[in-house]
Amino acid sequence: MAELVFFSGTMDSGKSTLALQMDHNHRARGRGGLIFSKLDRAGEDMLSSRLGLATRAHEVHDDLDFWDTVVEHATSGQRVDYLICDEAQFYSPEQIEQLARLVDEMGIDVFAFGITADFRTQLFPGSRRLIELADRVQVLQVEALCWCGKRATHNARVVDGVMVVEGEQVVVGDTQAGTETLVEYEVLCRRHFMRRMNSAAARVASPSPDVLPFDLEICPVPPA
Ligand SMILES: Nc1ncnc2c1ncn2[C@@H]1O[C@H](COP(=O)(O)OP(=O)(O)O)[C@@H](O)[C@H]1O
Ligand SMILES: Cc1cn([C@H]2C[C@H](O)[C@@H](COP(=O)(O)O)O2)c(=O)[nH]c1=O
Repeated sequence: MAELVFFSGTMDSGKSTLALQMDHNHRARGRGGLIFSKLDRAGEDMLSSRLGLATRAHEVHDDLDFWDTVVEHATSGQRVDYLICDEAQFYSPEQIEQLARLVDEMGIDVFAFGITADFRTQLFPGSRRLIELADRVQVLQVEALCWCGKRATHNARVVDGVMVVEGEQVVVGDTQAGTETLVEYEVLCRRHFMRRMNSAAARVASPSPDVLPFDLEICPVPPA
């Protein structure tokens, strides 16, 4: 039975790596697939992982219709057994519905990968629809970690070192600070997310590296 599976996790939890591995494993067994992504850090028409692997992908523009795209490939003789859909949080709810229809009416497996919530803890519309429609939501096994060592559950946006909770929902960026990067992201546990305490704020509150990680019960919260 074909399935719509949503592999979700925070940023940096290995989703794109898993997407590439799944494509490799299915292809190695003779299945044919199509790879999609949207706004990948490596640029248009790419699916890339921080481990260094990357592949060409179909860019999911706002007007892309998954049903029409698959029908086009299939009628030109290409075998389509499965779809790999990375950065699925950025897809529209209508596009997620097209993916569900491909599973139900064409028997195509759809493996979608993405973060669920934005830097304000609000669900992306695409992720919300995936959670509503997926046969399974699978949380990634590799846990990204907060600076305190706890499992990271939230994606924080950091601008010039300061965690922010207002702004546009979509701003492409990385968890690695780049020299020219204005916006970066940091994964945090819920407690530190709620206290708006990213690693830079924690360092200011307790400048000696010897005392990190520390217990926040005895640590003052820096002013917002
Ligand atoms: N130099 C490295 N050595 C080993 N693993 C790494 C290295 N750099 C990144 N990773 C792994 O890659 C993961 C991020 O992979 P990626 O697929 O890009 O994540 P996501 O798509 O979820 O943002 C990290 O959580 C880490 O496990
Ligand atoms: C939290 C959050 C993230 N984004 C962007 C930043 C990255 O480009 C992607 C996530 O990619 P990853 O492969 O999971 O690291 O999403 C955003 O636009 N808005 C946000 O709130």
